[in-house]
Amino acid sequence: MEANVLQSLQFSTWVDLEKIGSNTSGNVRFSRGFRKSQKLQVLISAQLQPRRPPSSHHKKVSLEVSCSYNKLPASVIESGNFHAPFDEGLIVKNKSQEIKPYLSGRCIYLVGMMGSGKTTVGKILSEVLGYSFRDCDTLVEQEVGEVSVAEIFKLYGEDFFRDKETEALRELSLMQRLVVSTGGGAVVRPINWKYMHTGISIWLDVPLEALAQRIAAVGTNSRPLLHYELGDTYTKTFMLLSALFEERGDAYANANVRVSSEKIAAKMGQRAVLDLSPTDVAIEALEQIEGLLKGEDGLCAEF
Ligand SMILES: Nc1ncnc2c1ncn2[C@@H]1O[C@H](COP(=O)(O)OP(=O)(O)O)[C@@H](O)[C@H]1O
Ligand SMILES: O=C(O)C1=C[C@@H](OP(=O)(O)O)[C@@H](O)[C@H](O)C1
Repeated sequence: MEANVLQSLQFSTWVDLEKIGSNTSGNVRFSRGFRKSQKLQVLISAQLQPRRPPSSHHKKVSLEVSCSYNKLPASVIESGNFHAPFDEGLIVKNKSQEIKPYLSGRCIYLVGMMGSGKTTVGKILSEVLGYSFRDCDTLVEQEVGEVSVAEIFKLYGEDFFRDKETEALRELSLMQRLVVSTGGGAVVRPINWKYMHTGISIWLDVPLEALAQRIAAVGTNSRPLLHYELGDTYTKTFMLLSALFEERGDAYANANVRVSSEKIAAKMGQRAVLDLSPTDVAIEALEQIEGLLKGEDGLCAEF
C-alpha cells in the first residue's frame, strides 16, 4: 500500500578537502586550483520514485551529488540510480507515529466478518502504536472459565455468549491505548456500538470469497456459526458467511472508517485481494484514521 511517504530528500554539508585529498578513491577529483585546506560545500539530493509495479518491494532511487565553491553554481560530480527495498514495515511504523498524537489514547476497535483479519491486522496496529492488544472472544472465554467460544455456544447458547460479549466491550470501553479485535457478530447489538464509539472503530471489509478461502484453510472448529455436516468446506463456509452477511451487513457500516480490501487492491494496481498483506491493510487503516482525525480542515477532529 503506497502510503504518503518521503518522495525526495535534499541536504548540504561541508567536506574537508584535506581529508578527501588523501583518499580520492571515489569519483571526486579536485583541480590543482583548490588549496587542500579549503572546505567544500556538497549538495546531496535523492528522488524516491513511486513503487512500480505496485506489487514490487523495491523503489527506484535517483541520487545526485553536486558541489559548489565560493558560491559558484553547483556542478554535478556524481549521480546514479539504484533500487532500495520498499519496506512496508517502515511505512506502517512511520504512519503510526504520525497519527498517534491525534489518537489521544483512544482505543481502536476492529469490526468485520469472521476471517476479515481483525486479529491479524489488530496485532500489527497494536505493535506499531505501542498499544496493548485485546481479543474480545478471548476475554469472554476467560470470563466463562477457560471454555472455548464453540463450547460456550454449545453449553449455554448464543444469547449467553452475546451477553458476555457486551460485558467485555463495556469493560474495554473504560480503558485506553488498546487495539481490540471484536467478534464478527459484535456489530449486531446497538449497545455494543455505544461502547465501541468511545474509541475509533474500523470495519475490515473483505469479499466473502476471500473470507471463505481463509477460513477453509484453517478450518471452522473455532467458529460455531460455521459448523455444518460434512461437505465441501469452502462452499459450505461461503454459503453460511453469505447468509450471516445478509442479516448483519448493514451494521458494519456504523464503523467510523471502512477499510475495503477491494479498494486497496485497486489502488495497488489491481492486485488480487488475497495477495494483500496484513501490513498493506494496516497501512490503509492508519491512513483512514488519519483522514478521520485530521478532518477536512487538517485540524485534529474532536468526535
Ligand atoms: N491480509 C491477509 N492476508 C492473508 N491472510 C490473512 C490476512 N488477514 C488475515 N489472514 C488470515 O486469515 C485467517 C483469519 O484471520 P483473523 O485475523 O483470525 O481474522 P478475524 O480475527 O477477523 O476472524 C488467519 O489464518 C489469518 O492468518
Ligand atoms: O460472526 C460471529 O457471530 C462470530 C464471530 C467469532 O469471532 P471472529 O470474527 O473472530 O471469528 C466469534 O465471536 C463467534 O464465533 C461469533
